[in-house]
This record gives sequence, structure tokens and C-alpha cells, in this order.
Amino acid sequence: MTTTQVTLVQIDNYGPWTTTPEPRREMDLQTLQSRLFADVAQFLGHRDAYVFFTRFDNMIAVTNGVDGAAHATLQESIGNRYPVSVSLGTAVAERPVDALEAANRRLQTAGSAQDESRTEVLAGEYLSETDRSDLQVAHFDVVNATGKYTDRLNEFDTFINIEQAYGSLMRHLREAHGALSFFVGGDNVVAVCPDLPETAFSSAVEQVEEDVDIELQVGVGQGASAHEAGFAAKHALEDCRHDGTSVELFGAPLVGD
Ligand SMILES: Nc1nc2c(ncn2[C@@H]2O[C@H](COP(=O)(O)OP(=O)(O)OP(=O)(O)O)[C@@H](O)[C@H]2O)c(=O)[nH]1
Repeated sequence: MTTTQVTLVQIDNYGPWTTTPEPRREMDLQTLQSRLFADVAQFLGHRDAYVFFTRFDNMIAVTNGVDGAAHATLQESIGNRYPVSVSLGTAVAERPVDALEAANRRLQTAGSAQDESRTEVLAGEYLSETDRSDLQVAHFDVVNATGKYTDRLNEFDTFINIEQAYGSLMRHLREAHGALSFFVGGDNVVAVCPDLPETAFSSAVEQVEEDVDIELQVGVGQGASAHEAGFAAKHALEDCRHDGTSVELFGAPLVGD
């Protein structure tokens, strides 16, 4: 069994801030959002966690191994350095989507994202050293995206193709397994999954191919932290590239390999 600790990072009262006292320059908002993401990624990355930018005003982090004190430090440091503050809700579950639901609910019950009196909520349950078990991460990539898209189409049409594959994959894994998938750049999608067998990944790849006619390959890893699981997944993806296979499970070679 795998356990995922998910933290929802939500900028407090951000909507009103973006338009008060009048609408702020879009590139200033983009700069703030991407710097905040970079800071959160650096802080959590040093602790072997992952964070995904999702909508930028809300970010989803996978924080197995990061305790409540570290979350408090992150929140304090952002409040000290940015013109906005963040709330952090954390929860633990076997299926990542259930952990996110519970983490999200902690903020939603404390008040609205646009309630100016609901700021810097720090609410959560954190895995203790003793109840930590592994989590599973899958790293998907479009087969030969450079040859099929990047070197042939204009960048916008390439982007449409990649986004279509991402949309199809994220919906399938969410609906079938409660997994959370995130576009991380280029042609790459990282999915945080429950403990899924190899067949679940081959059906996901088939499903996307049927749906949008885009070929994916995926490496799967497990580990005590998002980094450890994700790193194993990257190595498994290298095996796909090397062997021309569409699914590789790190540390669990398929029969006949
Ligand atoms: N975030 C992230 N992006 C990556 C990673 N590896 C590659 N990329 C991105 O994906 C783009 C395409 O690289 P590849 O996936 O290696 O190229 P490809 O043409 O699809 O080749 P194959 O994957 O070998 O089929 C690169 O320009 C990067 O932007 C990774 O591990 N993480």
C-alpha cells in the first residue's frame, strides 16, 4: 500500500489583490506567480517533496516527509517576503485525490479563498516517521515529440497536441484511479498515483492513443518521498527509451525481461 501526503498551497485573497486599487499589470502578476512557485519548489525540493504549479494561485504539493514545523516555516517566510500570504492545508490518504480533497476541505471550512479575514491558515495532518510508507510516481512523456511535433509544427500547434494528450491522460487517471497528473513542461506529465499495477499504465497509454492519437511512454517508481519515487520513475522512463517499451516499472522488471 502507498500513502500520499498532499499539501494545498493557496494564495490568500489573491483575486481582489490583483485588481486593487486597480487592475495590476499582467506581467507583474506573472512574475510574482512564477517567483512564488520557484520559491516553494526550492523550499520543498530541498526536503525531497514535489510541488506543481497547477493554476499558480493554487499549487498542489506532495509532501511525504515534510512535517508541520517545515510547513509553518514556509508559510512565515512567504509572508515576510511577498505582498501576498499563503494558506496551507495538508492531509494524508492512500489515493492522492482523497488526500487533496481532505487538504482542500481544511481551507474551505476555514473560509473562502477570497475572504480577507481568512489568511495564513495552517491546518493539517502529517505522516509521522513511523507511519510513512512509499508513494508511487509515474513520469509520462510523448514518444518522439521532437521529431513528430517540435521540429515540424509551429510551437502553438505543438502545444495544442501536447495539451490534448495531457487533458486525456489527467482525466483518465483521475477518474479510473484517483491519481493526480501534472504537466511539468516540454512533453512531460508527472502523475502521483496510488499503488497501481503495470496494466493500469498500459491501459492509460492505450486510452490516450485511442482518444487523441498521441503515443506516450511511462516510467513508474516508488519511494519514501516524491523525489525518491520520481527519480526511480525517471530511470524507468530511460529504460522505455532504451528498450522501445511503453511502460517500465522500476525495480520490478516484467516477466521475460
Ligand atoms: N520537466 C521535465 N521536462 C523534460 C524532461 N525530459 C525532457 N523534458 C522536456 O521534454 C522535451 C522533449 O524532450 P524528450 O522527451 O527527451 O524528447 P522526445 O523527442 O520526446 O524524445 P523521446 O522522449 O526519447 O521519445 C525537452 O525539450 C524538455 O522540455 C524531464 O525529465 N522533466
